[in-house]
Amino acid sequence: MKHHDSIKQANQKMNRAIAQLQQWQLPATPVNYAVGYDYVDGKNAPLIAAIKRRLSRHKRLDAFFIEESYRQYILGQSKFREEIVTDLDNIAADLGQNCQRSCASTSRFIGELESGVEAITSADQAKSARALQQLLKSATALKQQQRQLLKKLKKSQQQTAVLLDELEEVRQEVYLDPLTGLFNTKAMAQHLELWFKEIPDRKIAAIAINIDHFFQYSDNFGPLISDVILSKIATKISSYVDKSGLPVRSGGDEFVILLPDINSTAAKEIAEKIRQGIEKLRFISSQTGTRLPKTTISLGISEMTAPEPVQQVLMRSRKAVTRAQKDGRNRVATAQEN
Ligand SMILES: Nc1nc2c(ncn2[C@@H]2O[C@H](COP(=O)(O)OP(=O)(O)OP(=O)(O)O)[C@@H](O)[C@H]2O)c(=O)[nH]1
Repeated sequence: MKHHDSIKQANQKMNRAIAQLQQWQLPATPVNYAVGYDYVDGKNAPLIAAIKRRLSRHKRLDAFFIEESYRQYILGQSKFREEIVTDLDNIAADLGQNCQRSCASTSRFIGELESGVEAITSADQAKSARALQQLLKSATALKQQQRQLLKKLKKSQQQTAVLLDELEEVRQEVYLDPLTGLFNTKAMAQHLELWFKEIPDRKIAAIAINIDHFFQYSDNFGPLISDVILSKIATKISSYVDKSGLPVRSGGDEFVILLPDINSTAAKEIAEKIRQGIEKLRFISSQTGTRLPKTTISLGISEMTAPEPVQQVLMRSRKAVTRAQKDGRNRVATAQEN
């Protein structure tokens, strides 16, 4: 969001943004500060609504939420993405123009050929020589035009290859969680829509996962170590998902695995394997060489039989996880049927 404040106004907002961050118990990192500033500025309505929604649920504004909000509500459409689209537009326009030119010269040549044949076959030798000369000239011009088109095509091919690489970067920026490399909820929504479009009456199992007492890591070992642990747990979780499934980071210390065409009994078995795998993980601090506390996770199984909004899926999944937590954590629970 662009700001057009005087220095005095900007200073006042800066102080309010810092006070706001303190109230939210967040350090004044550049990303946190940008979100805090936009919040106190009061003009970024979607960002303010998202923050209020979270606070009304008595949830802490954690690193994951702030980063997601920053990307979604402040960065928005990145300039990079706009540039790629403009570049693609230019390539397409350029190719279009060249094709049009080439078509025009081909039809001109065909016209000349038709009228030329008559002149060439006439008894008048001078007339047929002139016609031949003219045809030769046109053929040379056409050849040149085609050569130019080929050159342009080659250049466009190279430019398209570069753009495809850049598009891949944008795809990662849009659909992957930067810390863990897992998919984000945007990708989750996209996959659910696609899967149900492919086979409308299929079943999709969801395994929701929450790290038990993760705040202990963030509070005791700081953001660097806890980020490493979070991303190692994410990698371990995704190692249990084959190509047909989708591992998603759906919140700070929260993940969802979507498994198409898997029933809840099979999903429960997979969840149990993940639980055991995480329980076996051991973390040692590379700074001090000390062993960090054991990590466990609580898991909840639910099932989808029709397309539904991601937030609804997440809410049901979280309820199943809450059951596992209430039953003592480090276990798998199944969502209750309504
Ligand atoms: N390092 C790091 N910590 C994060 C990130 N996102 C969220 N957290 C932390 O994860 C913790 C989640 O806390 P809670 O939601 O209370 O969950 P919990 O501590 O696992 O407690 P239970 O879910 O009840 O077991 C908070 O301390 C957050 O600061 C992140 O991206 N990096």
